[in-house]
Amino acid sequence: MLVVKGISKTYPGEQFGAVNDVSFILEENQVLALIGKSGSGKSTILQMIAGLMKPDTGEVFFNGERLENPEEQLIAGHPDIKMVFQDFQLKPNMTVEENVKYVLLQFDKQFQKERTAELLDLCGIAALADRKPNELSGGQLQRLSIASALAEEPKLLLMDEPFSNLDPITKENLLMELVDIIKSEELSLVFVTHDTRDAMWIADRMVFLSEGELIQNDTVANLYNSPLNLEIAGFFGRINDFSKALNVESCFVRAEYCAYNLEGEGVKVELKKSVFIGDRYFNEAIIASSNLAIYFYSTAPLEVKERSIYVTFDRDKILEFKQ
Ligand SMILES: Nc1ncnc2c1ncn2[C@@H]1O[C@H](COP(=O)(O)OP(=O)(O)OP(=O)(O)O)[C@@H](O)[C@H]1O
Repeated sequence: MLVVKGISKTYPGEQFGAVNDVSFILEENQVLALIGKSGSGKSTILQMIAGLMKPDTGEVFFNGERLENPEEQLIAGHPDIKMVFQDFQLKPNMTVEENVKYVLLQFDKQFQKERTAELLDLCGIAALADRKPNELSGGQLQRLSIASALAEEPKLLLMDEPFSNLDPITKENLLMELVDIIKSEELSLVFVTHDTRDAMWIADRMVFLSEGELIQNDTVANLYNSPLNLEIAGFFGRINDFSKALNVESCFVRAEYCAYNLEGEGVKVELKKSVFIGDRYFNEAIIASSNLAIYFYSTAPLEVKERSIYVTFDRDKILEFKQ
C-alpha cells in the first residue's frame, strides 16, 4: 500500500544527509512506528510521505501511485494520506464541532452533520462539541486533531510525536482509543516517536533509524528480542554488559533478565541505589571486576551497605548483535 523507495534528503547547506536511501513498505491496516534518537531523520521521512517535502532522490508510492512533489501540485500530498499536526492547525475561533465540519464543507449538510457526530463520538470529544480549542486540554486537542484528520476518510494517517506532551494516563487512554479508531476506520498509521513503550502499544512494525539510515525494520517483538545492535537494544531499557566481567567477547543482557542473590552465585556487584518504582525496585550497582554499571530489579528494597550482592542472568536471553 505505502511503498517508500530509496528516499534521501540533505537540507540546503548541510554536509550530511538527514535521510539516506531509506526504503520500507507498509501494508494495509498496519501501524508502523518510526523510531530513533533525536535528529535521526524521523520527521523528515514523515514530511516526505505527507508530500510536504520533496526527496532529493527516491520516490514514495501510495496504492501504486507515485506521490507528486510539492511543486507539482497545488495541495500538498495524496488525498488519502492525512497528517495530524503537532501544533494541531485548528481554527481558534471555531468550536470543536465546527472545526471538524469545516474539513467537510464540500459535502452536503446532512453528511457533514452525521460524519462530524460520528467522529466526535469516536474520538471521545462529543461532550466538548461547543467548546473552542483554547478551552481544551492537550489530550482533548490531540483528539480533536485526530477527528479533523479523519474527517475526509483517509486511508493512511501520519502522526509526529503525537503523545509526547501528554501525562501517562491520558497517553495510555489515547493509545488504547487509537487502536479502536484504527480498526473502525480501517486505517493504516505511520507515527514518529522516540519512546518504544508508545510504539509497543500500537505498532505492528518498527523502523529504527540512526543518523538518517534505516538500521532495522521488523516486528516490535523482533526488535526487542533480536535487536541488530546495542543502540536499538538500549531503546527498550537498560542493557547490562557482562563481557569484561566474564572475559568473553560479547555478553549483553537486559536488566529484566537479571536476578540477584546473596549466596555468591554469579557476578559480584557493589550496590549504589535501590529505588522504588511501584511494582518493584530498580537497582543500580557497579560490577566489582569491570567497574561497569549494572542494573537489575528486585521485589524488596536492597540495602546499599549490603556487601555481598551477586547478579546472575538467563543465558537464553544473551543478546546477539549482528552489527
Ligand atoms: N530545516 C532544516 N534545515 C537544516 N537541517 C535540518 C532541518 N530540519 C531538520 N534538520 C536536520 O536534519 C536531521 C534530521 O532531522 P529530523 O527532524 O528529521 O529528525 P528527528 O529524528 O525527527 O528528530 P527529533 O526526534 O528531534 O524530532 C537533523 O540533523 C536535523 O538537525
